[in-house]
Amino acid sequence: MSSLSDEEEAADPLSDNQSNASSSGDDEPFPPPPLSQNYFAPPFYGRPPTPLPPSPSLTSLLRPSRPTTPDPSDDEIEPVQRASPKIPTYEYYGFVVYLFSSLTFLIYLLWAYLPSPFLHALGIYYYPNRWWALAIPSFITMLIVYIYVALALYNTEVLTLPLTSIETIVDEAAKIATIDGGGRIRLKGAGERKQITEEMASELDWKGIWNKGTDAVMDVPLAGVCEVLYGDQVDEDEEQRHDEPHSDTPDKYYVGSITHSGGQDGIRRKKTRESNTATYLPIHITSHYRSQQYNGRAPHKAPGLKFQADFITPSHEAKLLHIFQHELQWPESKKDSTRLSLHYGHTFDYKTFGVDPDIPYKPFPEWLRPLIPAEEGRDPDQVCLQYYPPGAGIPPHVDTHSAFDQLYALSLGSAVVMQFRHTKAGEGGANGETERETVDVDLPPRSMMQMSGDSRLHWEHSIKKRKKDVLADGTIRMRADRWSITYRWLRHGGECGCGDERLCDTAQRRKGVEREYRWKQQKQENGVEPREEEGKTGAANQEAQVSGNGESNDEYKRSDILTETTELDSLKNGNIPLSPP
Ligand SMILES: O=C(O)CCC(=O)C(=O)O
Ligand SMILES: [Fe+2]
Repeated sequence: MSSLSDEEEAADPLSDNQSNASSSGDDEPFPPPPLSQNYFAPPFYGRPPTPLPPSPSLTSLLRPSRPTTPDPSDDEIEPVQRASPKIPTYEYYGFVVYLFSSLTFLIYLLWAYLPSPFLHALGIYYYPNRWWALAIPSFITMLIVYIYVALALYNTEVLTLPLTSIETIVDEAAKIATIDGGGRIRLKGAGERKQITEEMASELDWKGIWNKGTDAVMDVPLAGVCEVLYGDQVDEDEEQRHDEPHSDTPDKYYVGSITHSGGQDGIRRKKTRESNTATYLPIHITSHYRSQQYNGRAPHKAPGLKFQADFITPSHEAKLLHIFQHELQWPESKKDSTRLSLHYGHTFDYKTFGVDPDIPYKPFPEWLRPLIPAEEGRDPDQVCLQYYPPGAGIPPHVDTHSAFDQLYALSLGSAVVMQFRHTKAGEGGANGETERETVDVDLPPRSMMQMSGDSRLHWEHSIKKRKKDVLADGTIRMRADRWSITYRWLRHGGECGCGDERLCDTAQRRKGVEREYRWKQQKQENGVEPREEEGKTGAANQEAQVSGNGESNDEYKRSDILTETTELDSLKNGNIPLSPP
């Protein structure tokens, strides 16, 4: 039998060296093994084939020197050498370990569970105290638990860099996941990247984006990690986030990617003090916290803001809270976190920008009289009592310039941080951005605040819709129920001369920007059709509009309108008990 020629071999791709080798030599006494045996045989890569051992069978065990086949014709065939395949030594070891561990486990079970008479019957009198049979596994289990905890702590405390670490700062060369204008994660420099505006940022689902995961060679920015890990606060801020201003004060630095508006990924990062408060801060919020507390340095940056702590005593406050909680009839609220308000005195008509003649003057209740600030020398024209459950806020606004002159606010119940912001349109920023300055003012209970001068006319004030405040030292303070009493004095002549075209309704009217026109402008800017009732009622809504900041805050408008409308109705019906304390 000759070996396959080159052509035959080429024509028969399934043949291999094994078949060739086994069929080599013309004097081969027996035919080559059938092809089917070679089809799936492994190639030998040029090495001489080792004959495979025959399959063992019972009969072959009885005839140790014979091959395995029971066919008698096999007797003619030369006995095939019994193969002695090398069994790796570790298999022996494995088997020994298996036997040993099974035996140990069996001994353990006997030791742990077999009653001592049985052990004695077996002649075993000396064995370790069986207390150890439980103690040792318990120790091991707890050790494993402690190892897990220790690893987690090591991960957090040692391996995780503090946000203030220099190593968390990234530059343009960093491999950081960036996102485009549509919120898609992109490799830096890949394709057109549209800059993300603040408005767009407020629309994007940041948590979703950073949860998606990134390319293996890229990092999620540190601030993105914070978003995912500590993003709960964001949800509470969702409705308010686009109202948050930013500031470029040089005594602060950025955490996460260093970016400005339109930076690497177009998101302005929140700047924080050098403290771990940053951990709690969501990335897309564009302001920093700078709570001004009364034991702090400068009292207030907003000029004209005056403040008197402990305007009333705690026992007086307690009586007032009892009245607010049990005697006043508040409007129905749709959500648990809706601000509610009750008006006394004149009611302002936002259509005519004057006192609403349809709503009769509501005399001040007795409990209110001692709370009226004496500085103005006469009673306020309007007093507004407001209730803020935790999570409620008030959007950034200036109280209407033409209608009101002096403003005071008394805080009761929970402390809250009120934010004041000042916008210098078109002046600041390297790219001619609008520059904003913000000041957080902590309002403790029983304190009276007066907004006069610039803080009254040129600074907007707001309370963020959330359940906790971050203080200057990084403390997170939970909010509780808060009440405020706002006192307003009507402005003589109904004209304001401040000339602030951004915030002053008189200046805007003089410029020809009528209310209706501002609605249209807002619609164009936001793509939102103003609701029918928005033009009719809603104090805070109108205030927000008069502030003319062009930012839509539909969530606020809707709840404010509902609140105010209900409240006006209830006032008209005269169903508010005005009993003295
Ligand atoms: O709740 C406060 O302290 C202030 C409320 C306010 O700004 C307003 O009613 O215009
Ligand atoms: Fe206000």
